[in-house]
Parts: sequence; C-alpha cells; structure tokens
Amino acid sequence: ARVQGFREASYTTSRPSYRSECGIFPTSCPATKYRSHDGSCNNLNNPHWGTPYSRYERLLPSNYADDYSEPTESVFGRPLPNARIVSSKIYPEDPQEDKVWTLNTMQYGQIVAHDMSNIFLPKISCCAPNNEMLSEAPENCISIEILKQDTVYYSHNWTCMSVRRTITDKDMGCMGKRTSVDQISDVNNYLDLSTVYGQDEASVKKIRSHKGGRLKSVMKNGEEMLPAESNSKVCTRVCPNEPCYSSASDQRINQNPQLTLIQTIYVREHNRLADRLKELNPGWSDECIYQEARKINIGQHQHISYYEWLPITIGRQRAFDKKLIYDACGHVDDYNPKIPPWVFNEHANAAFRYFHTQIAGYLHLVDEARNTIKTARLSDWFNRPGILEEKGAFDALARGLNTQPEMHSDPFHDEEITLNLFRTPGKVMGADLKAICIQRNRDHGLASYNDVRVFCGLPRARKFKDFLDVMSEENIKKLKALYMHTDDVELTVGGSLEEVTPGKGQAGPTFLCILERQFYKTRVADRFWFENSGEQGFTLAQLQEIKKSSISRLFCDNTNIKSMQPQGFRKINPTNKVVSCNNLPSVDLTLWRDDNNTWCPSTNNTVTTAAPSTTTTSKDNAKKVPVVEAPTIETCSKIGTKSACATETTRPRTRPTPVTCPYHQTTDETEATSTEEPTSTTLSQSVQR
Ligand code: HEM
Repeated sequence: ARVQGFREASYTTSRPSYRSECGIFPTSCPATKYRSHDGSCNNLNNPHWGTPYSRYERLLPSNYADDYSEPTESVFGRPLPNARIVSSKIYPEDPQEDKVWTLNTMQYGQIVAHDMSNIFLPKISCCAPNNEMLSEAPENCISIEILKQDTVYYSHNWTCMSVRRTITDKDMGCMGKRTSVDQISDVNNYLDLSTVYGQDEASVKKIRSHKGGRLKSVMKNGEEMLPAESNSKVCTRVCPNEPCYSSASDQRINQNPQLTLIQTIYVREHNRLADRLKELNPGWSDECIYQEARKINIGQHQHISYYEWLPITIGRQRAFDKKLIYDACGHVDDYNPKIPPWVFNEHANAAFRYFHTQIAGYLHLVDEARNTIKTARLSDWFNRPGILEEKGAFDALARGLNTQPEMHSDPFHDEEITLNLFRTPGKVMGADLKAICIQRNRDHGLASYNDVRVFCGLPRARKFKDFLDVMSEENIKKLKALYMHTDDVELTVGGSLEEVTPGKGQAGPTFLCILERQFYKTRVADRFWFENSGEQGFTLAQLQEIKKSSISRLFCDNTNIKSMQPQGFRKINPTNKVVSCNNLPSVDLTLWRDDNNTWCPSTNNTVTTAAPSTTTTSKDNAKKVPVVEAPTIETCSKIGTKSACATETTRPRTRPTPVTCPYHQTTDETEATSTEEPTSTTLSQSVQR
C-alpha cells in the first residue's frame, strides 16, 4: 500500500530577477513524494543543494596563476604552452575504433554529463566564498559589449594558431578575487533527466502538454518529434525551414544529432509511459500521470546510467567496490543527507571531458539488417537537428548508434572536434574542443595534474620520468617538449595521457579517482535515488521491474527498430546477437495500477475525455490519432549528398565508409582479442535464456 497524504508537486521557488546569491533558495519545501525540477528540497536540511546557478565544488584548492594575469602562465610564473599547440601535439587524429563498445556508450556519456552540469557563461560567472554571485553588479562587469566580442572570438577563432583564452571570470567581474571564487553551473546537479524535463518549474510548463500527463511533441512524417521553433537563433540553418528544438529543457539539445536523438527518445518514453499509466488508471489527473511517468523515466535512466553505462566507463569491479552499484535486486537505501550533490570542478572540467576521445567523426545510418547505408559527417550537423526529420533517418541513426563502434579511449581525437567543432556551413574549419578544454582548465584554476595525482595516492612527480608509473615514454616526451616543469602540467592534459588499463574502465587512474568520487556523491546525495525505499521510492516489486530496463529496450520501445542486440552499449557479436525487440525484457507497468485511485489524493478523480490529441508517442498510437504533418526539408533531404542547400559534406578521408556490418557472422576477431570485462549478470542472463 502506498503512503497517502502527499500534496502534488506544484510550488514555486524564490528566484529573484536580480540574483545576489549562488543557487536557488526555496521559500519552503512542500510535502511531496516527487522531486522538484530545479533540484531544490531534495535535501531537506539544505534545500538549495544541487540547484542551478550553484558553484562547482572543488576536490582540491584552486590553482590560479595570480589574481590579475591572463591564464597563460602557471602558478609559479612559468609560461604555459599555447592551448591550441598542446592540442595539436597531444591529441592528433589517429582513428582507432573501440573493439567492444558501440558509439552509444560515448553518446550516453554526454547525456549523463549534460544532466549533471553546464558552465554558466553569459553575464554571470563566479561565486564568492560568501555565496555572493559576482555578476550583474555593474561595477564588477567590464561591459556586455566586451563579453559579446569575446563570445564571437571564442566561437569562431579557436582554429587559428594564436589562440586566445576563453571568457574568464576576470572578464565577468571577479577581478581581484580569482583565488577565492568558483565557477557556476546553470543546471541542477542530480541525475534526473533535467535535460528532458527542464531546470525549473517555469520551463517545464512550456514543455508539458498538460493533457494526459504528456510532454509536448508533434507528429512529422509518422514520427513523434520535439516541437520545433521556427525562428530560434540557437541553430545553424542551411535551409530556411530547418527545425530547431526548444531549449527550454537544456540549451545544448541541438548540439549534435545523436544527442538530440536520445533526448527525443526520452521524451517519447515519457509519453509512452504516460499513455500506459492513463490506460491503467483512467481516474488519474494530468499531474499525477505526469509525475509518475517522470518518476519511472528517471528511475530507468538512473538504472541504465549506473548499471549498464557506468561499469563500462569506470570498471565493473570498481563500481561495486566503491559502492556505486550493488549486486542486489532490492532497495539499497544509502542516501546520505550530509553529502552535497555539487559537481566537482575537476570532474566536469577535466576528468569527464576525457571521453571526448570516444567521439566518432562520421555517424552511420544503418538499416534493419545492420548494413550501413549512409554516413553523416558530424561537423555538417552541429546545431542542425533537422537530419532527424529526414525520412527514415531517425531510426537509421538510432541503429547506427548501437552498431557503429565508439572510438578507442586514448589521447587521439577525431579532427571533426579538434579542427571542425561547430564549423558553420561553407567554412572550411571550425573550433578545437581540446584547446577549449585546456583553456577551460586554466580559466577555472583547476589543481595541477601533479597535485591531483598526490590526492589520488600516486607519488608527486619531481621529474618528467616520474610520470612513467602511469604514462608511456612517448607521452612523457611530448609533455617535456611543451612544459617547463612537472607541476605546470594541467589536469586535463596529464590525466588524458595516462594509460588505460584494459577491463578496468575507460580512463587512467587519476581520472578514475575523480570519476568514482563524483558518481558516488551523485548517487548517495539524491534522496529520490531510484533504489531508495520510502514514500518517494518504488515498491520492491516496482523496483524489480525498473531493474529490467535497458538501453536496448529503450531504443526498441521508442523507434521503429524491430530488433536489437540485448546490450546496446556493446557491439553486436556472437554472444550479443541481434534479437527481436519482443524478446528483450521490459518493465511491467501493471504494477502501477491504482485501482482505488489513492496514489494521487489531490487528483480530480473525474475521468476526462480529452479532445483527440495532435501528439502521440508509440507506434501503435500513431495509427490511432490525428497527426499533424509538418513540412519536410525538401531540398536538404539527401543526407551526405550535395543539394540546393546542403552543406559541403565531403573532405578527403582515408577511412572508407563501411558497407556492411554482418552481425550474423560468427567469427569476430576483435571480440576474441578484446579486453572486455565480464558481462552484466542481469543482462547477459536475460539474453541467453
Ligand atoms: C559529439 C559529442 C560531443 C561534443 C560535440 C561535445 C562538445 C562539448 C562542448 C562544445 C563543450 C563545452 C566546452 C567549453 O566551452 O568549455 C563540452 C563540455 C563538456 N563535455 Fe562534451 N561533447 C561531446 C561528447 C561528450 C561526452 C561523450 C562526454 C562524457 C562522457 C562529454 C562531457 C563533457 C563535459 C563533462 C563537459 C563540461 C560540462 C560542464 O559545462 O559542466 N562530452 N562538450
């Protein structure tokens, strides 16, 4: 039986138009069993913990060169090498595909990253020790014009060799206080699908349809898509009518097609859940259905993130040893109200970014037989999500994510992100993500690589050869050619050169040490964590259903894909063969049947017969309800070929486009020699049965 008496989660938080404090401070916390959208009141003793506009936490004290200088010299006054030069020497392109994991492993990582943090750049930049936000106070700002120029410079000029720094807190009004300030993240820190549901109560209002608990969506060519904005400036448009999706959920949603694809899948999943809950509980209100569907969706996301994705990323054994996951089907109840959920600056702005190494420059569009039918060049589609609305492209890209390998975790990076990031149509080059990441490390004054090594139990390197404990001689040589002293090596750079131990995660020891600390707190600091019992949690039987969710089933349920390998993060191989979607475990939602209509006591219990919706989710529903057909991008409809307004799509590549991906073949050398870890018990068992 469910505990009764909660109120529905609708309340306001205090958000002054002129923010003087970092974070959002709720005026009161309502008695509700649902999490808020901005993360407030998750921790009842510290209701502002985890809210947007809060500081990144630091594992180690900041390490700014000095209060006034440009971050082009180290804390010891020695000049630092130009970030773009470091990037080109340390992170050249040398494409090695990963032998075990699919591109979906990389892509899901970005979903997790965006859920947890986002540097807040415009206008406001830093947070003083007294929690004062140094931002809009005029005396602290140089001028908005300068900021604009800097933004332009930052966006377009990273390609040239004379790289300037990124916007720093010095620009933003923290001058003279560099050593004591922290940067700010503008999204809530909990792993709660805030990328889908938005960051506060105000933005979620724009995303919800307010009917049947659903999120807004539209049908286009028989596909459920996010509502597009016709005149949004956040996207690049080659054709005038290219869609651009709402930034009400997360401003980065349009950044690359595969990111948009997974976010769309999560919106479809919400609506699929909402439709089913409504069927089971016709008396539930819109609010009740919305909150329960959201809760299930987040539970599934947390399960997939921690039980499928995280063990690949940081190593299964480590995930168990560090109490990030449990070999248990029941509740875990490890919530610790004393631990704040803040994201570590060293995590978001160094360690977690390491996985940019896994990005592939070309996205495969794959048919149901797992043949690659086309490829799309990544830099043709930055901030151009319209590719997803091309006929058949959504499903083909979705299959591609689960078929194409991610790139191997090593210092090498695809030039699509080190030369062509955010390349605009007609331009031959774009920006350099790795140079940006190095500059970001400097701007944020992150503790040095050597200091973090010591924090993580490695000895301080006095000479470059002391790095030999975790790095190859060749990589040490590269560092020595660029840096004057071991203490000058930035965390971003040093950590990325550490050897990755096969079977023990996808990063070296220093980054793993940071990642494991972050993922521990992200879990135990969340009162609404899906494995917690209590009024806000799932019943034991429901939890066991949630634990059946998987990345593969998520894709099956929300695309037209008919078959999937059971472990979508793992490449197709003889022990992970493509099977009918019907054979994959699914969450039995009948456990959410509320015959007495007691779960949502404040619900208006009248059964409403809503007007036919113009939106729908599942394939079945798509046939039943009227559909709003949207115009297609006629002239841009041929992916990878030149058309009236297509971008330049080809550059000479040494890599041939693979033609087929024969999953049915039994010999797979890469799998035989791979260094993969033991498979997840739950998943592999369910598959083999
Ligand atoms: C095609 C894929 C990706 C692209 C194009 C991309 C691009 C970017 C860009 C442009 C930034 C902001 C850089 C700055 O201004 O400092 C960023 C930040 C970041 N990226 Fe990625 N990224 C991708 C995938 C990933 C993946 C796979 C991960 C991790 C698994 C990741 C983790 C992060 C993190 C943690 C940040 C900083 C977040 C924050 O602001 O707190 N990214 N990325």
